Amino acid sequence: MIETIVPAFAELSEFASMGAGGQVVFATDDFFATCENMIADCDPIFIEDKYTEFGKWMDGWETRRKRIAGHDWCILKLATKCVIRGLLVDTAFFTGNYAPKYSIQAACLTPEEEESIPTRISRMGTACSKFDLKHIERLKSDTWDELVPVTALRAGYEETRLNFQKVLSDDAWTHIRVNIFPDGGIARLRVFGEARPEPPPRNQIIDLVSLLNGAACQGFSNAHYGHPKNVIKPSRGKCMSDGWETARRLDRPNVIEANDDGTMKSTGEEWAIFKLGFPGNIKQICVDTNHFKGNYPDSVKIEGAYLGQDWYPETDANWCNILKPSKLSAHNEHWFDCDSGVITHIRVTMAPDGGFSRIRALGYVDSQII
Ligand SMILES: NC(=O)NC(NC(N)=O)C(=O)[O-]
Repeated sequence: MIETIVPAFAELSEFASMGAGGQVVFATDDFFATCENMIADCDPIFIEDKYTEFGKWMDGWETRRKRIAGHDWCILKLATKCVIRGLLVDTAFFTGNYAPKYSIQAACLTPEEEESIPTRISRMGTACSKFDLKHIERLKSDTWDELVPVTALRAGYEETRLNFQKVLSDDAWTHIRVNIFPDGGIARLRVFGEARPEPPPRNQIIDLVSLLNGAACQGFSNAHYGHPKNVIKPSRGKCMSDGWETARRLDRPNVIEANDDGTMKSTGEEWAIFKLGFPGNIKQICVDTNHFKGNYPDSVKIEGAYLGQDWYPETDANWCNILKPSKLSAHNEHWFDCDSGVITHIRVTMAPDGGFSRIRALGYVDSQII
């Protein structure tokens, strides 16, 4: 049996999926299945008897068997400018129709270059129109930098579907071009890396813990059902698995008792650490338990620290209180005022366990750096 080892870069933030803010700009062909499927947030599925007027319904991007010159390709806009550390090309369920080879090119487009690209509407069953191609050809995406050379893919069987690819470039990109040779299907494409957004204007309130502003999850105690890197995505949580959810703690007491302030007497807690996009002063925090109804945490506590570098388990951080343990409720947004002082990291601790879908940390970027 072939075993796929999940590389360390897959823990990093992800920038191609729709929930992160990724978009399909163009695709040469969408005949069997639209390119937008390739950046859907959920894992791909297969429905045995599902057919469309074009052929077998597939949960991915699938072009027709090519009978004209060339190869198929698409352009994706990434959620924000970022350094790409690695990719996952998931061919799940594409067995007799997977793209046999692929390559990736990348570019960092100026706002003017981006504006010249027409907006794409999802359209299964079409090949590119001449109008689209003329606009897109002006980008000269065929000459963009090569991030991944032409590389063989494995078929979408359970043991072979996950095709991971490390990327070595330290440059930051806004767009990628995905080439498939010559045609076929890909279920999902994930792009892992580190955001490199432009600093915001001075005195503008921004979400310092947003993925789009460069924040990242750098550690956690438990991510059994959902990874804490989900809670900094820009869109509202789509479902429970799109948030951070821990396992139930096994050391919870047999009978639950309450403290005087209404919080639960608890023997344990779970935590996650986030690096802010920029050093800054947080003025308001929102913890959103959207979709967490029978499993929201009893309370949340938030601390901050100025580290000036990434957090690692051996980092000796001086955590200061920003938000004292505060009760949460089911399926609800909870807003708290605070004044963190200038910090680079927050530690979010929920007691005793559970999950929530999003966190926002509104504040100002430290004026020293802009
Ligand atoms: N059975 C298939 O999947 N056939 C074709 N693909 C779809 N989606 O129908 C093909 O030729 O690649």
